[in-house]
Amino acid sequence: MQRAIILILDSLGIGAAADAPQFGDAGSNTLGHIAMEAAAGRADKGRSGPLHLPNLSKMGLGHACQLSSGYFPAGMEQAAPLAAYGYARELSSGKDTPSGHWEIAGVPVLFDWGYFRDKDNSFPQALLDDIVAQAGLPGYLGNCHASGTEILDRLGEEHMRSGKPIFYTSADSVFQIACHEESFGLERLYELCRITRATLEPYNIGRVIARPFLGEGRGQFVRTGNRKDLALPPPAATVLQKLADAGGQVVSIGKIADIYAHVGITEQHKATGFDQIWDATLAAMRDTQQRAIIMANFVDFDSSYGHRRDVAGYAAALEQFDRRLPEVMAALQPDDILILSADHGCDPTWPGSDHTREHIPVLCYGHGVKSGSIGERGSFADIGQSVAAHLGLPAMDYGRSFLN
Ligand SMILES: O=P(O)(O)O[C@H]1O[C@H](CO)[C@@H](O)[C@H]1O
Ligand SMILES: [Mn+2]
Ligand SMILES: [Mn+2]
Repeated sequence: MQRAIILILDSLGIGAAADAPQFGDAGSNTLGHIAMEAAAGRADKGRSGPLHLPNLSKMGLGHACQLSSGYFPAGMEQAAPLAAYGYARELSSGKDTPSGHWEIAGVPVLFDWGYFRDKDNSFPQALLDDIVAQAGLPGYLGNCHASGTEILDRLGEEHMRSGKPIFYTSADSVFQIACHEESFGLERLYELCRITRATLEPYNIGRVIARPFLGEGRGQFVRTGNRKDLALPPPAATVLQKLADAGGQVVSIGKIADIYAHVGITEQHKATGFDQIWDATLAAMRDTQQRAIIMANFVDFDSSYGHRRDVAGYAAALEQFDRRLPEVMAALQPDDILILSADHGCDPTWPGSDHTREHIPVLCYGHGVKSGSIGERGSFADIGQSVAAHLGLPAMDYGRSFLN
């Protein structure tokens, strides 16, 4: 009974990709720069000192970063890796979450997404008018590029007074809508997102994201765990879909189901925050006793720390992740493989608040997996191809397996 357990550390890039200059990201390195800041004593809030990741180090994370960027992350342990380790380049045109995840599952995004590139007045007037009319809104706020937390401080109170939703976007192919869960209503926000998703049909936008929040006023607003991503479906069958079609089990933990537009998912476990995601992953490993993919996304690395440019927060979150990793390793059965990876970078030392175009780590551990370097992988799809091979599925169209 083969199983693949895939843990995505959302945004943990390990060095700028060759095409990073086209994205304004030459020199970015999410892990490398966090380690550098920590080793220099500049990430001491809520934690202190060099980045302490003994378990991820044993998986080869530091070595993978060195292969990718040419330098070993400062201050990290130099343990001999027990896993197969390397890094992968992205074929997909974008540095966004769905592109990264779909490519990991064997389906790179080779077309260009639509983007709202203007920093202000970002959305076309006809589109805005259409959404306002269909949803019966008193208007809208925002209509710009923004960091999702800063815009709440700027417009949250006006939103509560006026009942106008906050529309914003980023360098990603997204239309994001922030509304207060109580004054506007959560279900009303979801309905507005469904209307927006349908209205965006001609624009080829990857995701509409509901960004509900709570709080009384400026400085007190907090986003809740009720975020919902309405993604387009992947353009071809992913390895998840292939396994589901073959009668296997595909278990989504956290955001995974939304990212794949619920296509190829046979079971979904909602989980918010690191501990819930770990608990749900371990429960799924206990309960799933057939050919399966169990896939979890640890979104907080990205949404709570990467986009917020919070180096110490990101470092603390990595250390927290590292502390629970042995639980999953201990729960592995002889035919299981464990894959640790990421979907893009989000270097918290980088200007702005967007993702960074980086290589991702590819770490694969299991009783039957040979440890050592698997070098540079030409596509994130090497993960999907390897998972297909491990599960005895027909070969995917993209990617080269790193399992022999
Ligand atoms: O700043 P927040 O709202 O976290 O938004 C970020 O999250 C979105 C989805 O990953 C990105 O497009 C970026 O805008
Ligand atoms: Mn992501
Ligand atoms: Mn993000």
